[in-house]
Order: sequence, then structure tokens, then C-alpha cells
Amino acid sequence: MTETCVLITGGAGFVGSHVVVELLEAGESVVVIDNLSNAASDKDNLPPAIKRIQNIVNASQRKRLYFRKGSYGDRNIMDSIFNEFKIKAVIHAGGFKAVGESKELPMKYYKNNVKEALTLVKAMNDHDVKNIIFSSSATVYAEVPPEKLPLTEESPVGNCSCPYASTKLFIENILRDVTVSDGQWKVMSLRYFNPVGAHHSGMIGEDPKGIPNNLMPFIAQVAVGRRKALNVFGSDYPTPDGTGVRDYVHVVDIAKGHVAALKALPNMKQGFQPINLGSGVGTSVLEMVQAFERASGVVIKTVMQDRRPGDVASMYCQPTLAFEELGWKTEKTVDEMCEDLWRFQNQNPNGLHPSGESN
Ligand SMILES: NC(=O)c1ccc[n+]([C@@H]2O[C@H](COP(=O)([O-])OP(=O)(O)OC[C@H]3O[C@@H](n4cnc5c(N)ncnc54)[C@H](O)[C@@H]3O)[C@@H](O)[C@H]2O)c1
Ligand SMILES: CC(=O)N[C@H]1[C@@H](OP(=O)(O)OP(=O)(O)OC[C@H]2O[C@@H](n3ccc(=O)[nH]c3=O)[C@H](O)[C@@H]2O)O[C@H](CO)[C@H](O)[C@@H]1O
Repeated sequence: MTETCVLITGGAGFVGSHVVVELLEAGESVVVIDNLSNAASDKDNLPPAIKRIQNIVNASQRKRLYFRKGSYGDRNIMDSIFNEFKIKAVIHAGGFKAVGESKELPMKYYKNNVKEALTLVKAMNDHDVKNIIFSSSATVYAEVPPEKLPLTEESPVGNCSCPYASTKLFIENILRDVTVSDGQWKVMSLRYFNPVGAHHSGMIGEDPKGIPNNLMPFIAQVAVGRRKALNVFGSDYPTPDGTGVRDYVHVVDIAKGHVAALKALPNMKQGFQPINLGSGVGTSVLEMVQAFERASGVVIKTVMQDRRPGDVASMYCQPTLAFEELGWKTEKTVDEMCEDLWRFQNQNPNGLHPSGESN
């Protein structure tokens, strides 16, 4: 009999790998499609992230995990997956996400994130798979004055600060339009705020290529001795300590949000639903540094710098809709985010690359 599975694109990546663990633990069978464009690979073509997931979960859960190497934009591979398995829903976590690179190479982002996603959606439609959970981002929100915080799903979107952000909004709009044209489609667009941390086991976590752009991987690499000091981008923001404030959320909480979304999908009142995944609490750069120092026992050297172009002073969400619609709220604290990230960084000072080198 054909096995019923959840298909996840980008399942070897940071968020995707944590989602896969939570899905398996929730009893789902899971097919991962990833082209390993931003995930470590091994000679046998089974990426280290997938091997490590196999070690985290138990034997019966391991049997329910399948990996296919390829692009979600490759119609032949997608057809073969939809023919081989009965896919009950797709979690679309694959794609490119580097803000700076997207400004230098916008076409690369529009092709991979938007054009290839069209192929995925068309393949789903042709195989009558009409349930999708999309990895969207808080970056779709337009900048608002501080008095308009927290951001709700009704807050204005658009005016995107970079091509990456535009691709996320394009995909949301495509999916929304598809639900309007065909009432059988159910789409949940999960707008992540700042996912950080790692799995409690220390086996999987964020494995950025080159110099990290984001705060927490950078702090972790300073702590482990790979970088000399953290550049704090801006100390004159209108925030309590002058540094930027964000809504950090543990990646395992984010992953659990996908399991909750999967359960809620069949009972959705409307075809398209954006949902914020955040804690609702803002934490400053210096507060994150202090939390990481507590978790690691390492003093993080900081150097105050000018503001990073495109950054906002403060950004955090109102997460009440996630609780109403999904019964989801964050459970893990900033200290747990730092403790788990530190465990992962300590156990894997050079990331997940099998040769031990940074990828
Ligand atoms: N991590 C964040 O801070 C964050 C915040 C908001 C939204 N998101 C979104 O969440 C998703 C996952 O982010 P992440 O942090 O896990 O990134 P990631 O780069 O670690 O994971 C993405 C995965 O997708 C794969 N991929 C890329 N293009 C592909 C293609 N055409 N076919 C198959 N696989 C492909 C990559 O190899 C990688 O393993 C992305 O869509 C990202 O835009 C991430
Ligand atoms: C402009 C930009 O890149 N935006 C992306 C970044 O948002 P964010 O800017 O929210 O996340 P981030 O981790 O890059 O930065 C968080 C905070 O730390 C500050 N900071 C960051 C790095 C550093 O070396 N020093 C430092 O001070 C930064 O100015 C901000 O105040 O990540 C998000 C995912 O989590 C989304 O992908 C955003 O699109």
C-alpha cells in the first residue's frame, strides 16, 4: 500500500531538519526533498543533517523518513515523489534566504524562490495535493513606527527591504490567489520571527556558510573561537539599551508550530491564512549577548559599530492568532535558546560538514 507522508522541501536545512524531527515524533511519515544547495552533503548523498535526525529519533520513527536529493522545481522528481507516496501535505521550507546575497543576485532569488515554487505548486495541483504550509518570514511586513508594534497579521506588508523579502511576499500572494481560484486549497503561511537555538541533543542546528549574517550564529562562533568579536550594529536606536530589538523564537518551538499547523489545516475556515510565529517579546542585542554569556560561561567581546543599512530599531509580533488557530505558543526561553545553541556549537565547532571543515 502507498505510504501516506508529509513532504518537506528544504528538510536538510536549519528549520526544516527540526521540523522533520517533530513530525516523526508526532507519528508522521516524512519525505524530504533538498538539493543541498545550502546544506552539507556527504559522499553517499545522504546529508549529515538527515543522518543525525536518524540518530535523534527512535528506530520505528527512523523507518518513516525518506530522503530524495533534488530541487522542488524539478518537475520529474516532483512527479516521481507524488507517484511513489501519498502526500497529505507539503511543508515548503526550501529556498534561499540570504538578505545580502539577494541584493547582489536578485535573479538567483526570484528563480529559486518564486519560479521553482510555481513548479512545485503546479505539480501539487496536478497530483491533487492541495495542502501546504509555507515558511514565510516577518520580513514581509512593511516597516512601521514603534507605536504600531506589535505586528499582527493585519499589519501592512510590502515595501520590501530586499529581493529575498519580496520573494517571500510573492510566494504568499501566489498561494493566496491559488486558494481564491480553487476552494480545495488550504494554505498556512507561517511568518517566522527570528528562529534561533538548536535541537536539545546538540546534533542538529544552524550551519551557515562563511561569515554568519545573523546575530546568534555569529555570537556562537565568537564564543567557540572562530571569530574575534561581535560587531554590534547600532547602539543609538530608540530602544532601552540603544541596540536593536527582535522577537527571538527557539527553532524547536518553530518546528512544533508546523505540527500544530498540519493538524489545523483540514479545519481551516479560509483558504489562505498567514500566522505569526514569535514569542511576542522583544530582546535587545546586548540582552542576547548576556544570555549567551550565561549559557556558555564565555565572555563575548563586542565592538560597537554603525547601524546596519536596512535594519529597524525594533520588531516583535503579537502571537495571539497562532494560539487561537493552532493552539501554539512559544515554550522555550531565551536562556534555553542560548544553552541549546551553545551545546550544538560546542559539539560541532565547524558545523555539519563531514570532513570537519566549515562549508
Ligand atoms: N532561518 C531564519 O531565520 C528564517 C526566518 C524566516 C523565514 N525563514 C524561511 O524558512 C525557510 C528555511 O530557512 P532555513 O533557515 O532552514 O534555511 P536553510 O538554508 O538552512 O534551509 C533551506 C534548505 O532549502 C534547500 N534548498 C534551497 N533551494 C532548494 C531547491 N530549489 N530545492 C530543494 N531544496 C532547496 C537548501 O539546501 C537548504 O537545505 C526558508 O524558506 C527561509 O526563507 C527562515
Ligand atoms: C537585514 C536582515 O539581514 N534581515 C534578516 C535578518 O533579520 P534580523 O535583522 O532581524 O536578524 P539578525 O539576526 O541579522 O539581527 C538581529 C539583530 O542583531 C543585530 N546584529 C546582527 C548581526 C551582527 O553581527 N551584529 C548585530 O548587532 C542586528 O542589527 C539586529 O538588531 O534575519 C531574519 C531571520 O532571522 C530575516 O531573514 C531578515 O530578513
